[in-house]
Amino acid sequence: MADGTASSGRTPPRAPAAEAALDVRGVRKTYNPDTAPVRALRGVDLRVGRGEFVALMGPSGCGKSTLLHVAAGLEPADDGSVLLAGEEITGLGESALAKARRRHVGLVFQFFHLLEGMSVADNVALAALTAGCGRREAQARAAELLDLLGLLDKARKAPGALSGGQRQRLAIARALANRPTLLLADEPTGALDSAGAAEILDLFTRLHAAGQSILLVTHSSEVAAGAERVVCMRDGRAVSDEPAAAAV
Ligand SMILES: Nc1ncnc2c1ncn2[C@@H]1O[C@H](COP(=O)(O)OP(=O)(O)OP(=O)(O)O)[C@@H](O)[C@H]1O
Repeated sequence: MADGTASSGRTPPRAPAAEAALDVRGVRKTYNPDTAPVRALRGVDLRVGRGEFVALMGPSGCGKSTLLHVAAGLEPADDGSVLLAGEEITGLGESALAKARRRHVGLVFQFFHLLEGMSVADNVALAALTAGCGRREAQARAAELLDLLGLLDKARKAPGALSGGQRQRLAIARALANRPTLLLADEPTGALDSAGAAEILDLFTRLHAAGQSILLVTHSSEVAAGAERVVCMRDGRAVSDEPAAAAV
């Protein structure tokens, strides 16, 4: 037989599994190593598969935000590796890192970091321009996202005219402007009342259902219950990784 593989009975090589959205391996991070060292991450492994929604929990100071910042390439790791969509970002120079961030990451924080002097639509369009869209494409992307997030009727308003939940939805629209592989959110409901928090949780659930990969830091078990997996950290280490139904 001409096909050596078939005749030898060997199984043909399998197509490689899709790269994880995020693969953190053995990451360590110490702040102020030479003066007053704080060992924020002491060897953390964390994987977020494509389309997965993972919540990161743990007591204050255990290293959740540091891990999120290292995953986003905002803070360098001292040791270990961070892969975004299979691309190693540890050791990249500032401009390559910024490019990788633009390609792969959307960031959402507790306090919304909106541009108050610009309209709601321009806040999103500017993020799309920064991500590399042309002017028209950026405006179209802004309209599409505001529609998806239920803010289209607020497009011409100033962010100051929005409720807390609406302001966070706008921040999420901005974070999605570059169609990120991974949405990273640090306490996105922390500054909201319970109605605003429910609104944002509902939005994350819908984004996840549409295939968005999400890693979200939260102190709220209600929010974490909306994720698929919950990873708990303690003293700079990931100490458990369970389905949300078992963890909260
Ligand atoms: N820029 C920094 N310089 C020095 N120490 C820092 C810095 N950022 C964080 N730390 C310290 O690193 C440790 C981990 O902080 P981190 O903010 O990652 O924890 P966290 O779990 O996100 O806490 P919280 O739930 O309160 O936000 C803490 O001891 C914190 O004080």
